[in-house]
Amino acid sequence: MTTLSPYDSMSPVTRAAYRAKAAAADLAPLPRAEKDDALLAIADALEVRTSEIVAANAKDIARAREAGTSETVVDRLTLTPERVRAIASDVRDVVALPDPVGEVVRGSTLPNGIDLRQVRVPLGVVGIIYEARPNVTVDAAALCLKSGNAVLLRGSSSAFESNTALVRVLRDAVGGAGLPADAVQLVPGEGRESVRELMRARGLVDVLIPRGGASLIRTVVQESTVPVIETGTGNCHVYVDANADLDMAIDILINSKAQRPSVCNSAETLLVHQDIAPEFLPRALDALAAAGVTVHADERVLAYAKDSKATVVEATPEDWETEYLSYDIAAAVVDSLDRAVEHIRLWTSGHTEAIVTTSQQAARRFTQLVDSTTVAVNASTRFTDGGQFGFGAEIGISTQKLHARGPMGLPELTSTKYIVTGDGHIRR
Ligand SMILES: NC(=O)C1=CN([C@@H]2O[C@H](COP(=O)(O)OP(=O)(O)OC[C@H]3O[C@@H](n4cnc5c(N)ncnc54)[C@H](OP(=O)(O)O)[C@@H]3O)[C@@H](O)[C@H]2O)C=CC1
Ligand SMILES: N[C@@H](CCC(=O)OP(=O)(O)O)C(=O)O
Repeated sequence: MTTLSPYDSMSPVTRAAYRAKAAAADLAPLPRAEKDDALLAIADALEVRTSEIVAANAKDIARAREAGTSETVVDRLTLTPERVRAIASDVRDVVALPDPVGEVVRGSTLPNGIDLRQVRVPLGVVGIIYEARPNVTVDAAALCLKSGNAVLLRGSSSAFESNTALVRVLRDAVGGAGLPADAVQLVPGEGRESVRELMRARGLVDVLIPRGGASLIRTVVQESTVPVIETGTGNCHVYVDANADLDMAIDILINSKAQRPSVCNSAETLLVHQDIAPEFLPRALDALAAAGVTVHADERVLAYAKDSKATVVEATPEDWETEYLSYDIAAAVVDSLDRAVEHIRLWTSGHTEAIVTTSQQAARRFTQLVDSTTVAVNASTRFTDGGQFGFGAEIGISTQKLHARGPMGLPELTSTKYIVTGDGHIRR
């Protein structure tokens, strides 16, 4: 008689989720040193096995190019030896961070003598569905391991080869360090059915993080029975106030738009106060032209475009809500700071907005009125990033308000529980 394992009748995704749950239980009580050792082993292995990773990535890139994928998407997908080294370095940054597990968030002795502590605990099994950026595979795994969570990674099908190679390296390193390799798993299957199965794995997967475009987020928010932390698209704005340092405003605009246009924290709309427009816009249009940016201009910006070298097209209403992720920017002149805020509140995806101003009063009003995860004053929108914020990396940038908002690092991958310690106390 053959004995059936309970796993035999399960789908590959459910089986992976069960294994993750078992691994999460093993990880939860681990001391920091054991988790850090595994992370260091990961960083070393990434460096030692760079050529294997880059070779797998080359297959994804070739497939993407064959399919006519845009160069911005190919850029997101690309791994070079230098990028792999940067990813390994991010992992070492995570090692250097404190372990959030066990941190006492709140503690007191109640009048009856009971000792009450609220302590951080891992979430358990974290499922992440994410875009064609293979670095996210490692960032997510590193953050989850350090915070005592098992992770189910469902990367983009266009990064399948890269992710398969990366997860092989990660699992070898984790297993080699004596931790359960199933703490890091690629969700089996290349199709969207695996996403649907993850969304139905309530009780096995503790939280699902969709990290990608609007269609993904909508699908997961509407259909998941597993609790979701929503990340969001980045329709980010740069507002140049009446009192702005023009050189600073140009630098911030160009950095926000053109440093890496394919990422969610790059700027998509420029708003300029009417009082500074005559001085600022001619310079801004030339600078945008030099950076290769096409400007989708409202009629007031168009008036300044005649003598500039800029490529300018007339904006349509869709431009205000478009996340180009390319060398394009929408631009409008506004009558006042309050009109800029109104425009932002109407069209933003709630990710990141920046103001350039020398007025403290304007900066205060802007930061109070704008309702986005991050409001930058005299700084580029590109700073909304877990690495830049000192979180080591990020598992995503939450654009919702519950549990976490903005770049999510280690504490955001924990929940809490109360430890009630008495001395034979009973409630009367
Ligand atoms: N706020 C944040 O933290 C972040 C936001 N973003 C945003 O993500 C977008 C870019 O991501 P993009 O490359 O377009 O990624 P996509 O949204 O196209 O894809 C991301 C992942 O979701 C899957 N997916 C997409 N749509 C669905 C769906 N309807 N049902 C089930 N699964 C789905 C994809 O699978 P498959 O590959 O198989 O199609 C892929 O694994 C930008 O808008 C960017 O701003 C990106 C990263 C971080
Ligand atoms: N972490 C990013 C920003 C967030 C992000 O990952 O966005 P995306 O490139 O759209 O997947 C960065 O600035 O590098």
